[in-house]
Amino acid sequence: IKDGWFREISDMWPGQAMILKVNQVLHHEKSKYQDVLVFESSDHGTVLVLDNVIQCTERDEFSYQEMITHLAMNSHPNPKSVLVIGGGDGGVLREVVKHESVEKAILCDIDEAVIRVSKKYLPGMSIGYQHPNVDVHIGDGFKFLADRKNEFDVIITDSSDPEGPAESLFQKPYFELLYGALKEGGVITTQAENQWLHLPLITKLKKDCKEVFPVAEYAYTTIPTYPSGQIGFMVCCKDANRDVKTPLRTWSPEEEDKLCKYYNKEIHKASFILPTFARKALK
Ligand SMILES: NCCCCCc1nc2ccccc2[nH]1
Repeated sequence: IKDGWFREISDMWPGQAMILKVNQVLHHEKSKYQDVLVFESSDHGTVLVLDNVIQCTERDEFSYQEMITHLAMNSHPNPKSVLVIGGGDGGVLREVVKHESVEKAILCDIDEAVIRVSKKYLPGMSIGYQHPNVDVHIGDGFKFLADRKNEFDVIITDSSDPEGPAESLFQKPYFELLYGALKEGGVITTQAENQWLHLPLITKLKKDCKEVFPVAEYAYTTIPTYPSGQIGFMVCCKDANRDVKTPLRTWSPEEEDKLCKYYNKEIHKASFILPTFARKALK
């Protein structure tokens, strides 16, 4: 932070950087895995930064948390058992428990520091931890999945970027573990980066997913404080006949307006519509 501004400079998005005005640094530590920074911004609420990369801001986190969760949950007929890998801020859990069908939601994040600071500084997201059906496991998601077979209806991988602790969550072996941990008809979503910045990575990701899952599609959302203003998701299903691009279950318009600020049944479908340059690369 220099002259009161935070600059998100990274070799993952060369030559560009989001810059946010800092009112006050709330917390800064070196955890076992990464540099953890929390600051109060002038216009985006509280901001969580891991290894100098913005993970979430109070102003626009709902876009990412709602889409990565409901694209999966509403593509499953009756999700009862849900696993979240990463997502230490708790926002995805907050979204998962909006579905009454959920009997058990487990969160597995490698870094206890993220959970600790989210509980202290991000109450609007860490509220997800308060639900009685939620269990928290601190550890490597990769190892956690290795001995779980045929256990989950939905698995959401809310990871940070490929450079850092989440690197293994972008490789094919991880998708094979996800496949094995899912029950029949299970659905996954993963954080799958940005079509303007990471198209080669997404192309490889989709190719790997298609070798493991019969259905694998890329969708994206708009989110001002992620690099280039959007981020995508891989949405995969074990059931070859499932059309993940159309919600299987929908809330009524009134319920949708009450439950979500971004996700709705139209934007579920629209999020899979890609510009030509991306559609060609992801064919
Ligand atoms: N450069 C885009 C980063 C996307 C990060 C998504 C995300 N947000 C998170 C919050 C806490 C822990 C893991 C997280 N993963």
